[in-house]
Amino acid sequence: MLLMTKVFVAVDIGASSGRLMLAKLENNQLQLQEVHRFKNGFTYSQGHDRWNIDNLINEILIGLKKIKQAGYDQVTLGIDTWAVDYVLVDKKGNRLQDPVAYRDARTQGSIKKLTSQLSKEYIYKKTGIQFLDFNTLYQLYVEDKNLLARTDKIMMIPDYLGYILTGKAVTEVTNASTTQMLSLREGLFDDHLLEKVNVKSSQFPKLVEAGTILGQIKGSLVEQYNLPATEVITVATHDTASAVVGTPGLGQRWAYLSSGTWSLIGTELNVPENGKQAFEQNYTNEWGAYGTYRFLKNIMGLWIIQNIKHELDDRYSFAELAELAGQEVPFQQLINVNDERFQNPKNMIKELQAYCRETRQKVPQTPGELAMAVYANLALYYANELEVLDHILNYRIDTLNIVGGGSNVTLLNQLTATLSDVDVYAGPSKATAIGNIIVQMITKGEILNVYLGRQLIANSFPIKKFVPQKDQSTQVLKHYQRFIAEH
Ligand SMILES: Nc1ncnc2c1ncn2[C@@H]1O[C@H](COP(=O)(O)OP(=O)(O)OP(=O)(O)O)[C@@H](O)[C@H]1O
Ligand SMILES: C[C@H](O)[C@H](O)[C@@H](O)C(=O)CO
Ligand SMILES: [Mg+2]
Repeated sequence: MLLMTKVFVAVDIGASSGRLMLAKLENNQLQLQEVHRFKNGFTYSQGHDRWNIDNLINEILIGLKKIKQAGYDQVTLGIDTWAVDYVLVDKKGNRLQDPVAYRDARTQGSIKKLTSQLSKEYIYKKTGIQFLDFNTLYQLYVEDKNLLARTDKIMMIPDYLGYILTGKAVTEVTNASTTQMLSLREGLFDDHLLEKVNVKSSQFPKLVEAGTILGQIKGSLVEQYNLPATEVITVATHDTASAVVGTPGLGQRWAYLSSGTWSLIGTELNVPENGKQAFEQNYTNEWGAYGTYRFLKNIMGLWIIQNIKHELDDRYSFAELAELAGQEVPFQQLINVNDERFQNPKNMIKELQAYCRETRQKVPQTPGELAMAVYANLALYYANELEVLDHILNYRIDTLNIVGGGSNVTLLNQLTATLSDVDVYAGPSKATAIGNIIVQMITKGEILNVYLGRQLIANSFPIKKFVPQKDQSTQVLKHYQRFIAEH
């Protein structure tokens, strides 16, 4: 009897785009195929920036239908998305509103308000999670109280999508940790924090680890949309958690940089690091798959490039912008790319130019100058954070694995290697989807563990190495560190 090759489907939805990837294990290599891709983004409606969750559900169904049409009758599937955002569901299982996007202005100033009642030190000791004003904790703090009163369940975005497909509701821990309400010690939502935001722990579906089998897609959906028989597995549903699983982990003391809309730079720990230095540097201990912790820092990332591209009426592809940047001289201006003013400005190009004027620096004008300004300062920020990481962990990181769409930017990879003085391994760009697949394969017994999964990744996908170039950039880094300390 012909052994059926198991087919795995990753639904990976980031802030800027989503995709359904189909994977098979053949000749000890992971074969990956992008079956369906779609744009994602938020729009302003009913007083807030919101995600179009019905559109995401529809795109998933379209992608699954394509898989069935390609002849696959039986698959497993995992869903990962961005963090912190949630859907409010009433007792009948109906959505109370389209989810508010984390970049919405509603949480501005919320950290200050909430931490006047509960100290930052208390919250960080409890949760080990970075202070970002859009964390779920602050979103619930400012949430419509009438809506919360009608809420039976609060579901994180990927859990909600799994619920729509299967009718089963869970709260997967890697994403639950980004709420800044999960207690490191108890491994449960902290009642003291929930009380501050008028929420009860019973309003969250049960907590489950990555790799839990959720259930079959509802027969009614399979029939109505002509879908393959699909078993849904709750993977590491925070996309960054999946990206970390999908990182090849090359190098002795390696760190990762998940480079997409956000740049998430950090390392994988087996115990959380929520001490004084980590608190002062606002590092986070997001939960990872299989009992690990993602000790990392959020950096504004390629969100800035995405906005520049859009504001240039999408006349240039990302690759063309990177090429134009490569024709410019780096470090013409120093920019603290993590400045909150770049989180959701009305016009990113104008915001960048205003910043350079205010700091009396050369103002980037052309697409190449703008892109180089962003890439060069992202690389400087990464290099600075690697030094911070060395200091907190008290050991020297020797290798950086850059994954995600940003790993396609050769200029950025090379600048990062040189400024950080570490070897950079770039790729795979689809690490998030790959990590999603790896957890499914472990759950289904196709591979034993993440360590072997990472070996499979290293053997299956092109990974480029960048070594530090000896030049004068180390002085630039020192100058940059002084600059961002003052700005
Ligand atoms: N060929 C390329 N050349 C230059 N930049 C690229 C290229 N491909 C992707 N990128 C960069 O990668 C970014 C998208 O990365 P990625 O696909 O990992 O993000 P995403 O999954 O869509 O969103 P999120 O980061 O929220 O998960 C783009 O914004 C772009 O800046
Ligand atoms: C808001 C989160 O920090 C953000 O989603 C980031 O963690 C992420 O998931 C990037 O894709
Ligand atoms: Mg992504």
